[in-house]
Amino acid sequence: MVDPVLAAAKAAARAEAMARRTGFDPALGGRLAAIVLAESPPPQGAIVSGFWPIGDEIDLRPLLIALHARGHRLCLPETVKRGNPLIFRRWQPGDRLIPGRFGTSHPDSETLTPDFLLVPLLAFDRTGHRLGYGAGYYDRTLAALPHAFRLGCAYAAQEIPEVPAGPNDVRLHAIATEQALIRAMAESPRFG
Ligand SMILES: Nc1nc2c(c(=O)[nH]1)N(C=O)[C@@H](CNc1ccc(C(=O)N[C@@H](CCC(=O)O)C(=O)O)cc1)CN2
Ligand SMILES: Nc1ncnc2c1ncn2[C@@H]1O[C@H](COP(=O)(O)OP(=O)(O)OP(=O)(O)O)[C@@H](O)[C@H]1O
Repeated sequence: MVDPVLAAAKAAARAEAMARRTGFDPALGGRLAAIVLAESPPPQGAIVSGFWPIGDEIDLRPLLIALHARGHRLCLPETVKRGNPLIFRRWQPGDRLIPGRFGTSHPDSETLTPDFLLVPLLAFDRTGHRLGYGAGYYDRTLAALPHAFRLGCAYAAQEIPEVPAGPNDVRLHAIATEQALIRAMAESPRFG
């Protein structure tokens, strides 16, 4: 069921967030990596999903390289047909990517199920609500992985006072930026 009032509020917030998310320094991904490793590192052995930056997203590659060096298995999402949860394919630094839908890139390898997800977003708020591109991919994916840890990754400037949210929106446990780790949910999985 689509609530037209909520959909319109999200569309407006999305347009504003897209306009604001330009001109940041992608190198701030190094700061984000240091903050995640210090304040919310994935537990040993966790399978971690990342994302390959598109548009003006913060660059997670410094974090992915560090997690690989710590022995984590890593994976990246493949953008499947609209209406379905994402699938994740194993990746390690240096692996080749192939082009996918909407300008995304993904590995061409075995699938893995992550238990710690680094989640892209256009805007977030302090309660852990996030706004994505509007296809619902991450909401569907996170709903299917209720025991996984959900860490939003973004520039600090992507915070807004209140993301319009409805019943399908899955809250993030925490958000990492180049400035701080923001803990959004008290009741988190055993790690984080
Ligand atoms: N890096 C990254 N990978 C990701 C996501 C993401 O947000 N970031 N996704 C999160 O769900 C999924 C891809 N979802 C997407 C859904 C819609 C559009 C989209 O409509 N893009 C517009 C252009 C937007 C722009 O100008 O930046 C288009 O192609 O017309 C893009 C990605 C999986 N992989
Ligand atoms: N778990 C779900 N089951 C069914 N439909 C869903 C689910 N989650 C989201 N949707 C639908 O997907 C559409 C897009 O949702 P929404 O606007 O919240 O996307 P988003 O969070 O911005 O995008 P994304 O999650 O891809 O980053 C809406 O029509 C929504 O009702």
